[in-house]
Amino acid sequence: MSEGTTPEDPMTRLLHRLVTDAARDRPVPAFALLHRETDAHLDVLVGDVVDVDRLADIPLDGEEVLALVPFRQLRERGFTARDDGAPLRCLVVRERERVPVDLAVALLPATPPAVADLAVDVADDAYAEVVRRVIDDEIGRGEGANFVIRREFTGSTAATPAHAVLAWMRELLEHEHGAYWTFAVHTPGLSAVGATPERHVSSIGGVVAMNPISGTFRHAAGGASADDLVAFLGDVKEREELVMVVDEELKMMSAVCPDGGRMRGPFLKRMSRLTHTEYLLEGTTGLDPREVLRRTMFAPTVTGSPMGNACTVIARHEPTGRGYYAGVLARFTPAPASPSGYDLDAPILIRTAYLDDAGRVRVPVGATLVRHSDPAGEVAETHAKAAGVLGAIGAIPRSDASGTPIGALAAGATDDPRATALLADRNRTLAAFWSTPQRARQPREVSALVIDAGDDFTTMLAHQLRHLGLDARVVPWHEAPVVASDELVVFGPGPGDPRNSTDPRIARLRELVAARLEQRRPMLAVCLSHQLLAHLAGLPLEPLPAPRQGLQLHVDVFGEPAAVGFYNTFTAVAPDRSITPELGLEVAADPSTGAIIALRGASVASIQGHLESVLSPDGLALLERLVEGVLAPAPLVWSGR
Ligand SMILES: C=C(O[C@@H]1C=C(C(=O)O)C=C[C@H]1O)C(=O)O
Ligand SMILES: NC(=O)CC[C@H](N)C(=O)O
Repeated sequence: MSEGTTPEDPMTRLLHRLVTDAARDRPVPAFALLHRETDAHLDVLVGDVVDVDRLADIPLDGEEVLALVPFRQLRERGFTARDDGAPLRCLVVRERERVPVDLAVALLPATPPAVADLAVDVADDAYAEVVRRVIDDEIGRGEGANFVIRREFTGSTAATPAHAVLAWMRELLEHEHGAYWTFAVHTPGLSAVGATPERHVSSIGGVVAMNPISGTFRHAAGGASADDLVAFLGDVKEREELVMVVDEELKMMSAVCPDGGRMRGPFLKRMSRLTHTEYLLEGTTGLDPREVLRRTMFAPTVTGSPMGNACTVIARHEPTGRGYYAGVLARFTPAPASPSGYDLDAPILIRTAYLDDAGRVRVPVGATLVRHSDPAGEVAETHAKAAGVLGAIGAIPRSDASGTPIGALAAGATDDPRATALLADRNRTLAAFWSTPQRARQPREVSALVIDAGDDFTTMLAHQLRHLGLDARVVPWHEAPVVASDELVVFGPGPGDPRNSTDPRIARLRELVAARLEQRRPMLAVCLSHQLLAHLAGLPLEPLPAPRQGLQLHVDVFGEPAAVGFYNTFTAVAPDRSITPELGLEVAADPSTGAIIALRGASVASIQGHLESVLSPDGLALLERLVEGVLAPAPLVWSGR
């Protein structure tokens, strides 16, 4: 125990009591210790535990609340998750204390209980096999662009949970860097300690922020140099991975912020054994913070994209429920000026060890799998990500025989001019729309119905349509009317094989597209819907030689060159055609492969790429052109040329 404090010290009374009671095996109340990046203090919270069913039930009655939100909670959004029974647990705070970090470190138990019997549920070679399967059977079949599959390190300890998490918290405070939150939580039967790099979402005074982090640079055991960092920053896979999760989180921002989201970055997030790349997204909302959380469950960086289908893919490839992994810790603090009188700060539950009353320890971890993932590389990445917390709980060594910390990044590497130039260069090819304020233009009294086919890119499309002055709303495919009165119907993208008409979603979407064509009223079809339109127009559909999931291409759209983001595995093809066999639509195709980029006719347009994506710098202008084309009273674009 520290020399500088006494039990009577008013500044540390609460923490002192927790530490002493835990050490003497006396009953310890439910508590949380939270340290936020850049804060010189740490918060000690003690309170009552209440388990609730739904996010909306989190009791915001004037007290501060810290909620542990399990992964299965995303069933509230209608998505798939194994029901492992992990409760949505709230700590309603009754007592609190702010302790300077150095004082807290001095007070916390100095000898961490070691974890024994380190094992892993999915062995390295089995995980490598999962990586291959996800690339072939999921990305290769159009199920999505990226997926995070978890494995779990396990171990055991003889220490009581309260004492263990206090001691491990000290280790993390002393030895892990760059964490967004370092925390310990202790409740009956469920304790956790971790150092998570990533904010899922915060809503402070109505300003919503998300922090997509993806791209992982593993520092070599003997240390990493600036050259190594530069090589990592030049890696295409790592770069694409980050952009994909930015797209997915912009979908969420567009769903909760009427002004969309603006991105800042990219930045580097340097931790003890690895460095990540990240962006920050910001927008404003009037929503209750519980609703902000509900609409953003959960980050694509720990699930995949499109997010809803990623949850189905996770359930297919993970043997057990996720517990709290990829869920969040959600801290609701009273704030009279904020929506519903509360602010929210919610870091993602990763890089965390869970401990139960039987002394079982679990450290779940995952990696983002994309089309050119290397199985061995992803296995190594899971080890590197788990290493920070495994080192803190004494399950693996933190330093080598000479006492040198394992895997340190050379001082100054992150300021290397080559590294900063590579980072700055990344935005050059991205859409400026998403990094500037997105004020709406003059309203035009044109209503647009956007049909969601299982990919929330529709929220970004709707946001861009509103920006263009249209009155846009999004409905899910199963609620969309066959005859819509709206001036414009936009059929959205979605996962799956467009040829699979036994899938009720795909069959229904095809029906809706056909019905709108029949009415000869303005429509725009995007990606999956574009493929269905192309098929109705008599063109064959086939898998691309290699999936183009999360890729920018320079294409020619009816004579205008454009850089556009693509997220497709399949394509319609039109060898040597300029007009479709049915419907007589004009074709824009890749001249070398015949892969269709876009189609248009009177009141109809479609596009294989995602104009709304951050990967589409020319997206908004092209969207405007296509929309003007289909809304034009006389066939402006297609006059039988
Ligand atoms: C999935 C995890 O981490 C996430 C995945 C990352 C990646 O794949 O590069 C980086 C940071 C986190 O968003 C984990 O730690 O378990
Ligand atoms: N984003 C999409 O709509 C993708 C369409 C289809 N699932 C494909 O992979 O080709």
